[in-house]
Amino acid sequence: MSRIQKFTEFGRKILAVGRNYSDHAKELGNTVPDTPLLFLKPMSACILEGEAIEIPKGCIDFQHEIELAVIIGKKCRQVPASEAMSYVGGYALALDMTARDFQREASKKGQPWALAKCIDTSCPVSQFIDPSVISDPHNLELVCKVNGEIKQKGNTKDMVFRIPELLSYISEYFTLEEGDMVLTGTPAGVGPVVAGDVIECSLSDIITCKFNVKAR
Ligand SMILES: O=C([O-])CC(=O)C(=O)O
Ligand SMILES: [Mg+2]
Repeated sequence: MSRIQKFTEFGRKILAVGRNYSDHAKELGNTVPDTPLLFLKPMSACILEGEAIEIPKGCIDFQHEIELAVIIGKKCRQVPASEAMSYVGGYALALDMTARDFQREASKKGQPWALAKCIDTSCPVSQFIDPSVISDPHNLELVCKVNGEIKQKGNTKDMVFRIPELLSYISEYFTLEEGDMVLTGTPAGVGPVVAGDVIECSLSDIITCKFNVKAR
């Protein structure tokens, strides 16, 4: 196995983009931002298949957000959009698990989203996807099912800010390093899960992954 395939073992950070699909921004009553809305998730939030998603203590609205993750292949800083794709080392399918009640409360108080977005098990990821199997990262179908029922069905063509723009914008402020991840936002259909649920995700016919949800 090559080093990059084990990105969760050595990558240092996850940059996540919020409200990057207008249908999702709208479903939560938010506007689409003029510039990418960024937040960080720690790599310690990542789990791989076989590990369970844990509902955090006190959370009563823990929601799935399926997202395409871009894995950085080599270190870059302040890259122009025209060169950004050469720093992509691969992809993964990810879930940006979100304690929506904590997020609402934090937003109301003008506080950060740490407890809503960055907690343990809040970033389940699939196996590494080699970039050679993705001819166009902006035409991939994202499907998220809960207990076999389709909840989210979107396409990466609907991203507001596309991968080159995102990498250029992010790398203006953050050095991106091999193994770091960029979560590119979620399409509409987010919703709550409870203990015992099974979340299944797929990216076109390229990859699937499955996670069980359990109580703390
Ligand atoms: O919590 C949110 O709605 C922001 C976010 O992560 C997304 O749009 O993917
Ligand atoms: Mg998200």
